[in-house]
Amino acid sequence: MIKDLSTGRSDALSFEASQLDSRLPLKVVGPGDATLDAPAEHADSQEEFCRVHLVEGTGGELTGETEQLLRSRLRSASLVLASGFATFLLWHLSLTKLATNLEFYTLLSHIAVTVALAGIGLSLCGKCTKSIASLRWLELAVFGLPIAFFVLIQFGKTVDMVENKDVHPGLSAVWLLPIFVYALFIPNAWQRAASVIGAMAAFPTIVTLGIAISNDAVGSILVENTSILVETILVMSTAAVSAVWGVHTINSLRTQAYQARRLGQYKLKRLIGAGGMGEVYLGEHQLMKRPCAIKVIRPEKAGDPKVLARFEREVQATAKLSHWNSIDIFDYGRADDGTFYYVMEFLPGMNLSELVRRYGAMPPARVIHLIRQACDALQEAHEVGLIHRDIKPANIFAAARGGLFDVAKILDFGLAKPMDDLEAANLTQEGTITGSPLYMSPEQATGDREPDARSDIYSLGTVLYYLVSGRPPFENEKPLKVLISHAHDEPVPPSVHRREVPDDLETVIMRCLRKNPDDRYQSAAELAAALDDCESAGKWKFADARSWWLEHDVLKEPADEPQQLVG
Ligand SMILES: Nc1ncnc2c1ncn2[C@@H]1O[C@H](COP(=O)(O)OP(=O)(O)OP(=O)(O)O)[C@@H](O)[C@H]1O
Repeated sequence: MIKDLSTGRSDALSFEASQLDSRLPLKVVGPGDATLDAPAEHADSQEEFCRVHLVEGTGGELTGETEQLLRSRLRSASLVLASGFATFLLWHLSLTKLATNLEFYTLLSHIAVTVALAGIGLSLCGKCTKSIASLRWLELAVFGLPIAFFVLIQFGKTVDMVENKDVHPGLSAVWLLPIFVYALFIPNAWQRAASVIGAMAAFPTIVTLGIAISNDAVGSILVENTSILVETILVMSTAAVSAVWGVHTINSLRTQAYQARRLGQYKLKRLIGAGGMGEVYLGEHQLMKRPCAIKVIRPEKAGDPKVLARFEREVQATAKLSHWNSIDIFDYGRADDGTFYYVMEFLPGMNLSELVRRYGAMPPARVIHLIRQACDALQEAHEVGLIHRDIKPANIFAAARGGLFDVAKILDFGLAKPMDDLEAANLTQEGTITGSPLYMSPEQATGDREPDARSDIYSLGTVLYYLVSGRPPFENEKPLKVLISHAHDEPVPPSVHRREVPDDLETVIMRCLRKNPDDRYQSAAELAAALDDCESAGKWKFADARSWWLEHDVLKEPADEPQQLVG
């Protein structure tokens, strides 16, 4: 029994109807299945990317990416400090009279530090790679040189003070500069930052005390003005604590972003698309550097056991198949935060729904070329006891594989069930429908009998119809009406929509679309043989496919540029 629940009159069955008029695949959901959204044209924005929380528990170590980050940050820090020093140098030049040796040496040191910082910054160019040890030495130089210079300045000021019988000049604000530049620019664990920043913060006090101990005049001035020392200690401690807190905050954010781009051994590069159940990312195995597609269950759905059950079924069903025209599954896993994912071969190319939407109906020879391959993959699935139950244009991919183009790959065995499970399956309860109405067999639509391999043959017939004519056999704004048409109406022959459809191919399609499964081809192999007998068979060769793809220049190749960590 089917109820029209698109009007909200029952919760047993609901439809995603928003895209029906545009001939996109529709989805039906029921209590035994996941809620299937209409395929979203997902923005491949980083925002969307980072929305997914994937936790592996790595991060923070000095990996190649952290080396890259440290290098670029060190470069920025040294250039920022060099610019600051250069500006002060100009000011220094306009003020200094070079009356004393100390002033002369101070000026020379100022020039030397400025040049050294600029040199280090420029040497850390974008493409060069450096060992972590050498980067840490450069880090010491970038922050050590300014500090050494400030010690010199403080020494000069103290000498001035003694000569002029003045009070101690107090804390110079320049000491704060390396502390905050370090905190903002250098990626670090907070503990390491605390020791480096702590040392930097202690310097003014240590230097002042050192001079006071070695020089009685300074010592006695300090004894009379202890508030100067207390003030220095307070200001520098406050600055150090704030800077370390900042490092900790920045580090946590960076780690989160880092983890959001990793899943087990895989690096997530970009979002390819999203379906009802999950998102598919282009990824790469960290060690093998092999591109792959990673399907991740949507975090908001991860808690629903039915969705997980379907996800797991999809992996297990697909992993049983070894045919060249079925998608290869490499891995299946669960991250620490409960995110489920499976890893499959990455397919450069386009699914058939996208192909027709973009380029219109296909020439019959190409249709036969693609669906003939899909038949082979389905035959294997049927032989191991699996029926797909969601054959539709979006689930057949025209891929570039092994140097060939238009290699058909069947995806998304999410609804596949072993044939002998069907009786018991929750999915076959009254009022429950799974699949996409536009491509659904009459027996799936009505639930009158259990779908078998011939149900996939019907759906493959609807895909053939869509490919040759650019539209599915039945269209209506109401999914329920589409289902009723599948159950009861005779489809209009595709040649009515597109005259170029040859008679023999049309006959094959119309036989796939018979209401009674006994009247259809009885197996995918039988359908393949019927397609082979069509006059257009064999006329679209891999060479034609190659020319088509090269001419249209739309192959989605994996981006091989390394993704940086945040910042
Ligand atoms: N192995 C793959 N390589 C390249 N693209 C892929 C791969 N697998 C899926 N895609 C693409 O990723 C997008 C999302 O795929 P997904 O299977 O989640 O969606 P769907 O089939 O539209 O949804 P549903 O799971 O609800 O049927 C689609 O555009 C699909 O063509």
